[in-house]
Amino acid sequence: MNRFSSNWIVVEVGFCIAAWALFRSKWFKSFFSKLWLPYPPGPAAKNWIAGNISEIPVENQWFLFTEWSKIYGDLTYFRALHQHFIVINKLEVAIELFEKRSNNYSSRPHATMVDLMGWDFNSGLKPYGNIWRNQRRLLQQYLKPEATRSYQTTQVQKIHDMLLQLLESPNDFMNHVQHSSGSIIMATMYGHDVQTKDDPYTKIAGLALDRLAIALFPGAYLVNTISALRLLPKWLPGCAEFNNFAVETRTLTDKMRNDPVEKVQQLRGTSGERRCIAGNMLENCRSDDELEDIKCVCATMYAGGADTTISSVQTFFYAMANYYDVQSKAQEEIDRVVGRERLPSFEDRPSMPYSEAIVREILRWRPLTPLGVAHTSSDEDIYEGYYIPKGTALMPNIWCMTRDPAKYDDPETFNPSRFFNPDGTLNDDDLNYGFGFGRRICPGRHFAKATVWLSVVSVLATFDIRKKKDATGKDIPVDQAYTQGLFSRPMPFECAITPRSEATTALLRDAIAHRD
Ligand code: HEM
Repeated sequence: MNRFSSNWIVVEVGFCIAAWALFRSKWFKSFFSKLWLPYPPGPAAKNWIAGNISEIPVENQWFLFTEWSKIYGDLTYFRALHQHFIVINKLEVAIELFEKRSNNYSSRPHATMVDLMGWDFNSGLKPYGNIWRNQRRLLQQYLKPEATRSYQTTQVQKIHDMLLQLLESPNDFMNHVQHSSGSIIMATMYGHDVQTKDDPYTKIAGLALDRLAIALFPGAYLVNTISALRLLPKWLPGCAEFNNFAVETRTLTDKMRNDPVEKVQQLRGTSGERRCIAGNMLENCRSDDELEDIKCVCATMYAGGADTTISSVQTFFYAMANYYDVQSKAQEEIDRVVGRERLPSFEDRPSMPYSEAIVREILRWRPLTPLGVAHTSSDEDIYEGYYIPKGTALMPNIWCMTRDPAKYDDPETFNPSRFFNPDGTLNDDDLNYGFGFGRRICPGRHFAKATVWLSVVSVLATFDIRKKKDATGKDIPVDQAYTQGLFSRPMPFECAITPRSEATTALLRDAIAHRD
């Protein structure tokens, strides 16, 4: 072999190694994937710049996405301007991406209005990273199953208060439920006793939450899509409106975060001090940074817990007014396990599978977040031969999953019996996916389920829920509308709520009179 050919061999080998390295490199895979792999199936973009914007309705998007799932399958891709969206229609796919590949799918889409309004304190809206991780750790510490047991006394008391209010003004049940669930979370978080609808803390938090829902509504503010708009002078047409809205909201979010914790600090060591999560956190607080984290985490828990359980308990009233057979079956279980000599307590829960199944069915039948809360991909990815770009917003179509014909026969009927095995035990479908997925799964789920369960059994132990009757004695149908947006909540509706017996009413009054 001469020198010339041996040089060539070196060059060829070097070339092959370089080509192999290039082929294996992230850059090449990314370049190749972008060039050759398709996005998941979805409707063709109507407009080259706007993408599919014109096809996405502002209301009930989950209905359209569920229809699309019949055409496009488990994943549906669409685009709005430069933002890629993927709707996940199948539970197994959501588990694969959000849980098995959670390193990549645990971030949140960024909305500029969230920062401008001061809502960026909320751990639930933070991108995946160390700040979120630290706050999440704190959240979980206080919301894990063992910890939630210590909040049971508050749950029992506030739910008994609700029963008393139902007794006094049954027609106002929507407000009583709202008051009860809101005051459970306020008392648990800050030891604060909510007395009236005009309570300053709940009022401010309610206003701040309403404004968040408005600002996050798709298409509500262009600055969420084109972030650079926030840099334009405020006097320019269109800029004043979103800037003013943001500044006014920031006053509310600052108060929501600071005021209740400052009150807990003031009351420490006085006779007004109450046991609460904020108080426990403050005991271990060593610096201003930690204090700031505590304020953020407490307000995040309040924001996450205030409106959510309310909606599920209101759905329960709606379901009971339509399904008397379910109601009687649950009351039979209550009478058998609890009897008529006392009110239900958390100790009864393991012996009451039917009421547990009612809670699951509430979460399935009318999911609170029909499109979950979107996660974003931190990096590009390939799934089943489809290309998923970095920064894609992925929405779990919980509405579609709760109507999967392979799992749920006759899905529009409220039927808790679907959660039982043939041998009479509860099946494995605990509807946890109604609380989201992976590292972002709702940390308040144990607390929320406990509140909903106790509300269900306490109300059914003491009251019958029926349709109202018209002047001719005929049932007035209860056909319920739900709100739009991230949270789908029942709109006000009517039903007749009457005490089951004088004995249960007396039990209730007695329980309230003799509480510790
Ligand atoms: C029936 C009641 C509730 C339902 C259906 C519900 C549902 C959800 C869902 C779907 C998510 C998004 C999960 C994801 O991104 O995959 C979530 C997140 C969250 N929930 Fe809940 N939730 C409820 C009650 C509560 C309660 C009572 C609390 C607090 C005490 C709470 C605190 C939170 C927080 C802090 C997050 C953000 C988690 C994060 O991004 O790391 N939730 N919830």
